[in-house]
Amino acid sequence: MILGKLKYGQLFIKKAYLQNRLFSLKNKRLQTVKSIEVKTTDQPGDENSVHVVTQKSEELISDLFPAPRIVPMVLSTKEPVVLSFDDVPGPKSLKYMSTFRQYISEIGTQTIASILTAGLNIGTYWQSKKNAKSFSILFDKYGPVVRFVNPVGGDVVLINRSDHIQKVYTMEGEHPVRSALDSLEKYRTEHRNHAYGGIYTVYGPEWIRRRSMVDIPLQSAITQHIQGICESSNKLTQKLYNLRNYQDEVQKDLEKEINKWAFDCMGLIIFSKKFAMLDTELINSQCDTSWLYHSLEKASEAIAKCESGMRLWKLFNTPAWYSLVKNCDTLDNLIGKHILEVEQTISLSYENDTITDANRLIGAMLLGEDKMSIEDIATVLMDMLLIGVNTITSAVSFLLYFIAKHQRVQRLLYQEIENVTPESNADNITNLRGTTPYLQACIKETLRLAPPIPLLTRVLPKNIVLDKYNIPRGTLIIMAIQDAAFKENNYDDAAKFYPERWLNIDSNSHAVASISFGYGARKCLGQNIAETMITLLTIKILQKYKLEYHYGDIEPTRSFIAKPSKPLKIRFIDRI
Ligand code: HEM
Repeated sequence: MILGKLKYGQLFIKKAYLQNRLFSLKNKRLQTVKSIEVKTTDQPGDENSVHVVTQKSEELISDLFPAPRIVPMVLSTKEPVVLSFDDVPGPKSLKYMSTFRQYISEIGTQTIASILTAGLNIGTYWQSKKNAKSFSILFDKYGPVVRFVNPVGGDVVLINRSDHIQKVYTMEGEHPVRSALDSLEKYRTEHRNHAYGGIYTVYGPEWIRRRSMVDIPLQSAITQHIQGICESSNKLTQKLYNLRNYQDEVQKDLEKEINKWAFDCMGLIIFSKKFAMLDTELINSQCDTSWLYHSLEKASEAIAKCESGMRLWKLFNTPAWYSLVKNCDTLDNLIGKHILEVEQTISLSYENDTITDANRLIGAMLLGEDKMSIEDIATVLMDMLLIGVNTITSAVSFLLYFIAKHQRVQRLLYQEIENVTPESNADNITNLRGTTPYLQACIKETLRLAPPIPLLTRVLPKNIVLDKYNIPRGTLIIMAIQDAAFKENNYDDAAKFYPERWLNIDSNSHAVASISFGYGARKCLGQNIAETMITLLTIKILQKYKLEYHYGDIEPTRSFIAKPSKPLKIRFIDRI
């Protein structure tokens, strides 16, 4: 009878056990033993060795193994150990709270959801004013995979290792799902009665339809408007000259001026319109452009407030919620007005047989095979404005800060761009980026250390094993890319601003390491636009000024879109 496959070490124990048992039985019931053979065919290192015991007496065996028992399965060292989801470490207090799960429906799901989930789980660590480093406390305490128990819904798992992030992205499926901006979603579905959100928030086949409709026209819009972006960049460069104080610092509103420049450029790309918000005299005016700019600014602030800390707006109308509704309404209406104008221009040009490319992006959505309604187009464009203007402002702010702080980098960068004339590269913007590799590396390094969107998310479409823990499908994974940037496991000299790390490395490892625009099917649609705009502005500013920074370190805030934690008191010193 074959008892089982045993390893060499265990075989000795088994043999010894049998011999011992036989010896004691000799004294007791030896008369019943007719014979027993112990055959072994095993050799050290022979994994397939079989230990055979031949019995001549049924009676003896029943005494040797008095009660039926389960022989534990012996795992080969090659078989991976997978720990259960319950073993994933995380804040204990939240685990205890999950025992109240069963009572929650009776108390009021909304109340508990907001207070426990947002207030305690996320809010404690995710206050918008705190800087990004506060998040790393969790990883320092619990390791690279941290679980937040959500007493009323799906749990949230936080990760910060590059290989884990890559694993999540490679199994994201055909229709990846990210955690939407709840407040904007609520505004659209409940307040505006829209069936779908913009590209950032929509899911499933509708997401593919919208994304494929705008992808190509969006990429060509940047080439179409390169001269206009150069003009806006010149305008900002000149304006900095006038805004400086006696120390050559733009003390107060540098970030705001960058924001206006980003808004003007996005106006060109999205609406083919010269918004000219950088012209100071327009700031307090009542024109549509000014309204659009201010409602975008206020809507961004309101969304950031609603998305962080206690989500009380889910229970009642908070001031942040009122502000979100008011400003998004204005945005929606003004964007709708622009779309109507484009529609009229297009139909007029059809009538007169003078078809122009008045606005290729909006035109593609209005005239494409699968036409979109004006309301749907407005949501798509609103997402682009909200994400595009704010992320680019954040990226430029940190790039200027890092360049001002690292004079060695600035010297090398200046050598590279000193004689570059972006206008002459207007028709071939890829060429301009190709001839400025060090600048591109500086942009990547800035986005690594201060990613404008510091947390990427995916809802798992199937089970996954991370760090030996089994994470079930449906779990929301938060990929803390800002935190990942500071881990030595992910990058050498991780905390150092070192653009050289991006030079001469192969493009495959590049793609995953440089994750600030996301990865995979739902990767950022505006990467090309953002990198081109940032390239043009940086060339213009550095050709005119030497930058310096003489104050304390600036860190990114932890909000939906990161901002500098302090005013950007950068010195813009004339190059003579
Ligand atoms: C430095 C600037 C920017 C950064 C760092 C950035 C970053 C990102 C990130 C991280 C995502 C999510 C990717 C993911 O989940 O895997 C994203 C998505 C998106 N971004 Fe950007 N972005 C920037 C500029 C822009 C601009 C200028 C536009 C508009 C033209 C834009 C439009 C979008 C859209 C529409 C999505 C959603 C894509 C989808 O879900 O299919 N972004 N961006």
